[in-house]
Amino acid sequence: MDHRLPDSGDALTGVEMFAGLEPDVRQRVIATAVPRHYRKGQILFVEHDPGDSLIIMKRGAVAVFRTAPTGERAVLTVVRPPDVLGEVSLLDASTRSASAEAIEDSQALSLSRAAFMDLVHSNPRILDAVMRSVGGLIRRLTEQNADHVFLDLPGRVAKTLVRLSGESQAPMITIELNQSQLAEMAGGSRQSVNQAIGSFANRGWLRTEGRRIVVTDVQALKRRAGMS
Ligand SMILES: Nc1ncnc2c1ncn2[C@@H]1O[C@@H]2COP(=O)(O)O[C@H]2[C@H]1O
Repeated sequence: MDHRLPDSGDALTGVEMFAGLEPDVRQRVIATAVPRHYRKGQILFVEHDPGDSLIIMKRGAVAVFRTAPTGERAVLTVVRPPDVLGEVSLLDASTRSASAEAIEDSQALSLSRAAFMDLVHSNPRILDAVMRSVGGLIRRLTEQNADHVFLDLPGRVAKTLVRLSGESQAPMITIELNQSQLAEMAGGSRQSVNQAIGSFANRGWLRTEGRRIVVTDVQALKRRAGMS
């Protein structure tokens, strides 16, 4: 049975992890959390920093990435509201598993580990959502692994663009990402990602506008990524 209450239109609206909480508990979470503002380009934390807080995205976008010894970056995901960030080190009481950088001016609420653990102890129902979130992360990692084995680079670029398009049914979907960020996400060199983008543009599936990509045929990208 789904015990979740409807969202009451507060600062936690849409945040799945807190969806089942009573309004007074939600208010307590909001009062305990610290508002944070991150400028575009600001690093929120780096890999191996102590993982001492859960970050609840309210506005903007944050890229999660790992850095190779050569300095090369691999972007693992881009987190946008109403997603949360930083749950992994909160759960295993360890250090950050990846680094995070604001790629747009962003606002968030930061909930300390101590406050989060208090919340879990007094509202064990929250563990349902925590487990769903961890399950979702494992599922995404499994899919990323399979993509690296089964898809060629243009296929991974197409799949990354489909993922970034979300559920939008609009005929044109604007993605605020430049080609090097896309290369970091698709796991390829900038040059080969540029070639893939060029060939998709020639086929009329997208166009580039400075630092953005406008997807004009998401179905064609889905087919190229083996998703339909
Ligand atoms: N492969 C991944 N895909 C999506 N999100 C990730 C991935 N790895 C780490 N994260 C997120 O990035 C955060 C880095 O800090 P944490 O380890 O505290 O919690 C991590 C997750 O919220």
